[in-house]
Amino acid sequence: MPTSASEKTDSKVTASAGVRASIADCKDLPVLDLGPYLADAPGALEQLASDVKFIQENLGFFAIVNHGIPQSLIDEAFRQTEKLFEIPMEEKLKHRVGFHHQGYLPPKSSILKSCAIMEKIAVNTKKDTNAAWVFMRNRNADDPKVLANVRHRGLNQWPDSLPEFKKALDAYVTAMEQLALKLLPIYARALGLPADYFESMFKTPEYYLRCAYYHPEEGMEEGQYALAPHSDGSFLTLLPMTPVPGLEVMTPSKEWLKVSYVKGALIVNTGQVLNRLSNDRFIATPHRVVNPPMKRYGVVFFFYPDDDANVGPIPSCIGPGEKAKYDSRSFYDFFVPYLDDLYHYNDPNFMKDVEPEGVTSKA
Ligand SMILES: O=C(O)CCC(=O)C(=O)O
Ligand SMILES: [Fe+2]
Repeated sequence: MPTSASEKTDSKVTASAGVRASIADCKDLPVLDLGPYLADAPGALEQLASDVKFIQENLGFFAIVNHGIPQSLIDEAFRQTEKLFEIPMEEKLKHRVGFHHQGYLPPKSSILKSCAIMEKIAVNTKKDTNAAWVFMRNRNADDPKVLANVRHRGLNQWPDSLPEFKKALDAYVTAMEQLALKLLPIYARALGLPADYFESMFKTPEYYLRCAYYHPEEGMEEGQYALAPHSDGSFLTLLPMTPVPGLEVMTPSKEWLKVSYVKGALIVNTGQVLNRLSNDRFIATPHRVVNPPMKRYGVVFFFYPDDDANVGPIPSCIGPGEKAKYDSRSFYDFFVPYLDDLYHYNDPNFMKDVEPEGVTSKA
């Protein structure tokens, strides 16, 4: 992997014609081939960096192929996720999220209601229909953050009756983390930084795995979604494609692009961490999941920096005459309020209204 800090930071390579055409059309996500880069081919890093820069400044979403994650690992993660939601509700509710956002989230038990991006998108007013089971980076019982009961840094809750689940998903997140680390030089170069710029921020990176189940809901109401419009909080998100439609991405002209399936591809998108670091140069694109025509599953990997990494704008990303649009703060101090802005299950008034439906629902 070429990560030399001495590499020139003022790349003259321009975005490829295919990427430009795809962004101009906005009918499908641009598809980037990672093969040459992962094989260390000369020039591959600079070309990808130019393509990613162009995409991130416009659409903020793309697909990657030849990414090196074995399809068997992805298939198994989907298979186990399907089984996860077949577990009886009684057992799932024993593992419900609470103080830590680590565990089961019943359907209609919350609503992704992001005040931060509300003005940019249609306001959602109804409870999201998806169910999810969420995991943070695995920690041991003697981890100082576990011992100190640091919020969202507790022990993951694993389904007791599905022992193969942990094994499969551990292998999956390990592979995803390795791939995400390999993508960092591309983002650094895309921002005109030395290729190794992000290394010091990702020594023990955090991640968040969201295993999701979107059931086809019969009584869908106006303003209701399987997953309401939101932008991710991540540095970047990796999402294996599923043939079942539902994901829609907001285009620069504020239309919803329906993502079509590319076999074996992973979707990559920017979240708010990279949006902050780049002082808004790289957009954290709103997206949503609409009611699917059949059962739909997601195994979503959100990649974050170290808890203590500064997620304020990088000085060289603040253009001449511009101001920093975000404050300097640690990733952790960004993350906790980000989740509280999105999830409202700790709000007793909100839960009073949704509890009966959430508990009796079929998911
Ligand atoms: O399931 C999907 O296709 C998208 C999921 C998503 O946007 C998320 O989990 O943040
Ligand atoms: Fe998302």
